[in-house]
Amino acid sequence: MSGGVFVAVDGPGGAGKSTLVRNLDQRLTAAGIPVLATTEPSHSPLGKFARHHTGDYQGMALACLVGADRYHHLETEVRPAVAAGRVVLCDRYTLSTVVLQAGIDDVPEQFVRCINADAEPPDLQIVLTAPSRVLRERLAVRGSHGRFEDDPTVPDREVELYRKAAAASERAGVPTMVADTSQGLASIESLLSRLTSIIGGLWSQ
Ligand SMILES: Nc1ncnc2c1ncn2[C@@H]1O[C@H](COP(=O)(O)OP(=O)(O)OP(=O)(O)O)[C@@H](O)[C@H]1O
Ligand SMILES: Cc1cn([C@H]2C[C@H](O)[C@@H](COP(=O)(O)O)O2)c(=O)[nH]c1=O
Repeated sequence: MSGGVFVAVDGPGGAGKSTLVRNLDQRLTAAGIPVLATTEPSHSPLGKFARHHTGDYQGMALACLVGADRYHHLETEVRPAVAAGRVVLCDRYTLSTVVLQAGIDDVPEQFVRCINADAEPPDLQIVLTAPSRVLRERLAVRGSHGRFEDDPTVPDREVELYRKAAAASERAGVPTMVADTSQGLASIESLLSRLTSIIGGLWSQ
């Protein structure tokens, strides 16, 4: 059996995380690699609650909600799938917490880091980005997924916060790849090919 791989996909709202995860799942599965495509907040009742109440719960309360869901998700889905040799593709992970809870909601970073201290880093962290104008246009077409995407000032701040958070976690030793998705859906073809090859290589090690 080949080794499991934990891949997190992060980035601002509308950067294309879900689109990338869906396409990567198809590519890797077609290559014969077993995949669990998942998301945070998770599909558990707690995860659904957190996802649908970002307007009602903010700051430390939301940080605790997404943190509790994360540990449940790791214990019940992510770690068992990695242990079974699957590639786990997770749409949002700890970088989203650093950016949204600490960066946007002003939760003290030490509190965020403490809550997430036992959430293991991914084997590969993919951070998607695009100019904030492009993000706003996409969200206007697709529709908002909650409080953070209702605020038109958030994309500018998110782009910068994800850039800094990605650089910091790379310095901390988390293998990180930043990719710009602003050139349209056709342009993610080359990204998909590169990622299929990189993740396939990690899986077969
Ligand atoms: N590379 C791309 N080029 C152009 N449009 C894209 C690209 N990727 C995604 N889109 C479109 O942008 C919108 C947002 O994409 P998607 O839902 O995948 O983003 P997301 O990062 O998962 O957003 P959220 O954080 O809000 O869940 C969708 O309408 C999607 O079709
Ligand atoms: C993982 C995580 C998520 N959130 C928030 C951000 C969004 O409002 C939803 C996720 O929905 P999307 O379709 O992926 O945009 O949950 C958060 O605040 N903190 C987190 O760590």
